[in-house]
Amino acid sequence: MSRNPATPQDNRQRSRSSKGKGSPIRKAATPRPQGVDGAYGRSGSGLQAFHLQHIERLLGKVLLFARPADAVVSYYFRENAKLGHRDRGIIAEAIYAVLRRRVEFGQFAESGTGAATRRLGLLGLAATLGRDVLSPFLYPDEAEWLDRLTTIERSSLSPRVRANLPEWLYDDLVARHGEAFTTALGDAWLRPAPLDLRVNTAKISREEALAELETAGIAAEVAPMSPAGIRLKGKPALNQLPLFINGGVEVQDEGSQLLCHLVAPKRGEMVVDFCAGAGGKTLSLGAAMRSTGRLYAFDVSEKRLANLKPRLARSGLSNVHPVLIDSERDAKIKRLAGKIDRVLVDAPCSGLGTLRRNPDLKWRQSPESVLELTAKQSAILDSAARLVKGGGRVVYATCSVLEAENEAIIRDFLATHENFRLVPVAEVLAEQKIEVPELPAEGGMLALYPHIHQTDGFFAAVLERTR
Ligand SMILES: C[S@@+](CC[C@H](N)C(=O)[O-])C[C@H]1O[C@@H](n2cnc3c(N)ncnc32)[C@H](O)[C@@H]1O
Repeated sequence: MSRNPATPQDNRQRSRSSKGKGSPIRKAATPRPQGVDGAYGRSGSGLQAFHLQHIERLLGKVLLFARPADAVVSYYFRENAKLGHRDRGIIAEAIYAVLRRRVEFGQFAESGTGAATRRLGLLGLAATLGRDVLSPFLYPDEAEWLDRLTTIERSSLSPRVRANLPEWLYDDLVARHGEAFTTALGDAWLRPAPLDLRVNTAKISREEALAELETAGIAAEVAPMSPAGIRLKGKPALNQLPLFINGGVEVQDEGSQLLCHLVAPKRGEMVVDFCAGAGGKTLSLGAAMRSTGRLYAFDVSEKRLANLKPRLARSGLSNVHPVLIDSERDAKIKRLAGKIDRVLVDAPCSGLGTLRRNPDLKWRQSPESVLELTAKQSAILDSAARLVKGGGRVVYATCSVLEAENEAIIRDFLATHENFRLVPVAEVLAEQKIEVPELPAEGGMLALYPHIHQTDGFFAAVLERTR
């Protein structure tokens, strides 16, 4: 078989006759609205042969799934420091397209010739930049293969292939929610997440923040559910923006903001953020407390707590006390037993609610890894529950969509803790005049999904100590 890249002329002629409607491979080279993979169409795409080489090489590393894809990509770009901003964009978008649509692309790549990473890379580029811009870089057999794929109707693929989910996860979701829900969720996970901000209302009102964004030329609107939320229309860089530098806004998904509203801490209270990490939710809780009382930010990761420091400085909060713990059984925790008004357990979890941002997680998690996590989640919730005083509340939350990490943990907890009751989330949200569509009726727990709420997938339950 000939392995000479086609001339642009050859491929221009072939592509004119190829079909593409409804195909997963984008045919058109004309600019398009923001698409499935978050890229914008580029008439002058800037694609060059070296991009393809980097994509092949980087895919070889990312697809080992030994480390999180974002860490592998960042490391690769540090090692290849000559790659410019635009080069990195082209490469990273193609890699992420492959991660998002690995089942679909894996099926397509079974046909075709050459290295699997090249075939996958070409499919990633075809999805992000369009089939036509690839023409100058293709061997004739590759051009034929891609053109054949453009004739495949997406609707002819099996539902699981279309959802691009591993079998165990697809089956789990279908068993609980049915095929239509799972298909819609799978589709939503192929799309980029919007960029949400939380206004630090201790410093500035939402209206003032929106006005500042408008002055800076950043298109934004009020977020649909969260009282302090703003949804940006694109993905502008924020780190040079005075509004951001001065702590007027923080980046926080609207779903994550809602979890903090379930904690609803009051001025002067004693509050613990048990798994504070880099403080996404700590900052939100501290602002809700108007920088009064005491807010302990626990975590087992020194590095994550260190990342909280600059964010704390920007926020202007003075009530936050970061505490490094060695485990959920640390003696520092025992000293606070029975003294705390509110505890947030933002538990370490599979992260399967965040597949819009971290598509590699669907390939890095497994039933076995989830089982390990559930044991940890129960242990942390148990320990956190000892902290609250009578009438105090624990909010258990995850960014997972799996029953095993969510409802099952709460059911087990309530079965073994008779001195706790489940407070319906609808009640807590109504007190704050927050409307969340399609709250699950049974059990009063919160479940957010990207295809319904345009947030990441989140779960939360409010547990109150009765005695
Ligand atoms: C979902 S992340 C927290 C994200 C953070 N709350 C935010 O909003 O940015 C879970 C965190 O739990 C921490 N963690 C893991 N095991 C823990 C334990 N036994 N006790 C406390 N924190 C733990 C992890 O280091 C990680 O930072």
